[in-house]
Amino acid sequence: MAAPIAVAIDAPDIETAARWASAVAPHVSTVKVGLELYLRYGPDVITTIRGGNRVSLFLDLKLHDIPATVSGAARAVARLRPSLLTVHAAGGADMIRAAVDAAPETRIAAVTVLTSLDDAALERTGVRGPASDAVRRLAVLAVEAGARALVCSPHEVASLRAEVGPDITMITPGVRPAGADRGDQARVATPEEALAAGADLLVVGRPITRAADPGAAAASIAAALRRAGAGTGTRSV
Ligand SMILES: O=c1ccn([C@@H]2O[C@H](COP(=O)(O)O)[C@@H](O)[C@H]2O)c(=O)[nH]1
Repeated sequence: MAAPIAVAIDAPDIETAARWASAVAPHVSTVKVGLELYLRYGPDVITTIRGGNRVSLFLDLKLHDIPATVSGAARAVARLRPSLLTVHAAGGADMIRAAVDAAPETRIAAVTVLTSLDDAALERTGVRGPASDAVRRLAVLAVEAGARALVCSPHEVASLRAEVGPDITMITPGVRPAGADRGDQARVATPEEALAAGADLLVVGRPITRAADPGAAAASIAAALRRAGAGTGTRSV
C-alpha cells in the first residue's frame, strides 16, 4: 500500500513537474497540484502529471469567492476528476456547499487556517484567539456545510478528530522530517507526529522536491511512516 503522502508538486514548469511526479509516484498515494502549476498550464498539467503514474490527484486551488463563482469553478475542474479539491473554509457555509454540490464525485477539502500562520500572524488578520480556536470553528462550519475533508496543521488533528468524527479525511501540510528546513511553515510537526495525531494524508512538498533525489526522499518518508504504523488502520484516502 502506497504511503499516505501527497507530494506538493510546486514546480516552476511542466517538465520539472512531470519529472518529480514520476520519481515520487511509486512511493506515495497522491500528488498535489496547486496554484503555481495550474495557473500557468491549466488542465494540461493534470494530464501530464497523471501520465503513467498510478496516483490520486489532489487539486489544491483553495477556491474562495462568492458561492456562484465557486460553484462554477468547482464544476469546471470536476471534469478533471481530482480525488480532492480545496476551498477556503473562511468563504462560509454557502460557498462550501456550492462547491460540494458542483463537484459531487470529488471530496471537497476545507482549508481551515493556513499552516504558514502562527497565532500572532493570524491575529494581525483580525482573527482573535489562538489558531487552534479558529481551526475548530472553521472545521465545524465546513463539515456542517458538507465538506468531507479538512486541511489543518498536525497540531490540531487530534482535537479536530474528536470534534468531527472518523469519517472526515484529515489532511496536514506543515510536515517536516526532523532537522528539515521549515521555510515559511509556522505550525509544523514531523511525519511520524502527524500520523500519530491521526492525520489521514500528509502533504509534503519541499523536503521531497528540493532533495537531490526526490524519489529517494519520498521513499525515505514513506518507510518512516510504515515503521510508525501507516497502513495498519482501516482508513484510506
Ligand atoms: O494550510 C495549508 C494549506 C496548503 N498548503 C500547501 O501545502 C504545500 C506544502 O508544501 P511544503 O513545501 O511542504 O511547505 C504547499 O503546496 C502549500 O500550498 C500549506 O502549506 N498549508
